[in-house]
Amino acid sequence: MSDPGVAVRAEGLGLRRRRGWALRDCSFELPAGSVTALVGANGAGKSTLLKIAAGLLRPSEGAVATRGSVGFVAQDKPLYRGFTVAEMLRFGRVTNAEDWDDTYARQLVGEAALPLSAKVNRLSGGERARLALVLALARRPDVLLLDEPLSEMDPVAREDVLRTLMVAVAETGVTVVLSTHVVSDLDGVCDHLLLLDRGVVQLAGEVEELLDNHRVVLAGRGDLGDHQVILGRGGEHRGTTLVRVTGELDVPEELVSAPGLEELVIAYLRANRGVAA
Ligand SMILES: Nc1ncnc2c1ncn2[C@@H]1O[C@H](COP(=O)(O)OP(=O)(O)OP(=O)(O)O)[C@@H](O)[C@H]1O
Repeated sequence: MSDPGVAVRAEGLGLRRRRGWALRDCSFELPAGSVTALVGANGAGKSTLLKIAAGLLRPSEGAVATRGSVGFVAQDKPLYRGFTVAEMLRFGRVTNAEDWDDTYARQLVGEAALPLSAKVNRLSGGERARLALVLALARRPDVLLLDEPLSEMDPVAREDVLRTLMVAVAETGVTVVLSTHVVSDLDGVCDHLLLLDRGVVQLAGEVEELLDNHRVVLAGRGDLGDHQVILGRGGEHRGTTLVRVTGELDVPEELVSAPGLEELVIAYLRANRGVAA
């Protein structure tokens, strides 16, 4: 990749499955050191995209380029279940001799309160997820791809893991892409958003810019001019409408507010389902 500021670039990326396209015409750029929330309904193509970026699946068309080394934690967190935590660390060190940061690995295991002598198959789902993340982080990758890393964790563990990731981003400039269904967790954590709908990129960019380009308008869809209505909810008089604005919005100020990240994502996901509840 020629631009040093770009860590991941996809161009026309597509993967055809037997039943159709799992990913289609997918193009985006993620800057180095960014944290991207990859969101979309079940089956939208999130895992497919991450696996292609990790080099585990070959695209049918297009390409994705990543800058530097890539770490990937799959949704099913493959670990050797008969190993202890300590043995997994040793395995990580031996198989990643050059990149392995053992001090960091032990620090992260300590922070996660994972007992070194515990067998992997005796750990809870959330603990296994944390161990998988430790092993990925300790390799000090330049790009870290995480497929639903938080899904099995309790709220405190989720917060701790996100803090660990933020520290890693600040200290090493690692670029993180993580898929999730719980967008509220990522508010204030992710600075980029990638929203997939049935294999297609529907929304991509900087979170701040995307929030800036959208408005929630109270009380119906009266006169929204040429602005793009994403989703209207709750009827003409007491409802709200999410619009993508392309300039000045000709609606009284008191009827307009800025959406939050979760509100924005949920509106798009609902609109994709054709549900205006
Ligand atoms: N091994 C496979 N063989 C055939 N089709 C597959 C395979 N894996 C995924 N698909 C299909 O590809 C599409 C995208 O799946 P993918 O797992 O990437 O979605 P996802 O967004 O990660 O979903 P989820 O949120 O449920 O994890 C789906 O239609 C799915 O049925």
